Amino acid sequence: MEVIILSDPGRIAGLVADAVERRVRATPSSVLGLATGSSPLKIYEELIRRHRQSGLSFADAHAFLLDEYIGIPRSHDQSYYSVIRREFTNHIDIPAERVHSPNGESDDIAGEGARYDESIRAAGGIDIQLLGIGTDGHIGFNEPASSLRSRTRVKTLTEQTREDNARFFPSMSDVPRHVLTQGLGTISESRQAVLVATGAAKAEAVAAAVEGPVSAICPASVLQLHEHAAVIVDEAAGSALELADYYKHTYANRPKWQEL
Ligand SMILES: N[C@@H]1[C@@H](O)[C@H](O)[C@@H](COP(=O)(O)O)O[C@@H]1O
Repeated sequence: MEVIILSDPGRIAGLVADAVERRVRATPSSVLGLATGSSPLKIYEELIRRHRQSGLSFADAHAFLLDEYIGIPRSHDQSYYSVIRREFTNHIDIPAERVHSPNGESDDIAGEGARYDESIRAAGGIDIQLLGIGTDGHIGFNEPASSLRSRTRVKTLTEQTREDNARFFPSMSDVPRHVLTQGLGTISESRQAVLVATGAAKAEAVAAAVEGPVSAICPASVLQLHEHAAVIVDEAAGSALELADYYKHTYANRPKWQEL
């Protein structure tokens, strides 16, 4: 796992956008794993800018979202289906039908997870998975105690996550209780995983994920077993990392040829 601490969120976005751009230019039909939440927003802004200004095309790419609420329609402005289109994919040239998300409105919610995993497999698997992290260490919506090999399935949100996400809804009682999320096993199959976090509220979760034991109690810690994972944080989100000086030293001295 590569741990990178950068002072400027703009540089975090630039570094991750470089990795996405390299993949898409090398293999136009790349499969992107997208996350919602505030953490990746600057990355999306940067990719939209590159699409507009330097011809970066997603015309042959595929995209799969990590997760979705159950209990609000796709047309709701806070469904992740709507959010990812509004924040990112409507502003690039990826065909709308190739932007996939778990269907929280499915008549067969229990079967939706397996169908979603199959559609990821059919597209060739996720090449680069972008991730944020919840204050309780969740990735996607895999809350603490999620099985480390779980597949896409229904989860019940913790009250902490509902409170964290209440800012997007009129009141706490409007925040859905159930979600569909890619499992930790599903996420682990991505060829590359990049987790970004900013702000002091994420510091404990980041430290547990990177330096704590691999444990279902901190779902993001499963990335310690990933074959190609990077965790990129700002100073505040990295402030509880014991080996912060080492990560900075490593990054400052990394070989010129080394890319994310
Ligand atoms: N399901 C999403 C996660 O994918 C995201 O990582 C997390 C953190 O969000 P933010 O980046 O806004 O802090 O929020 C939600 O729970």
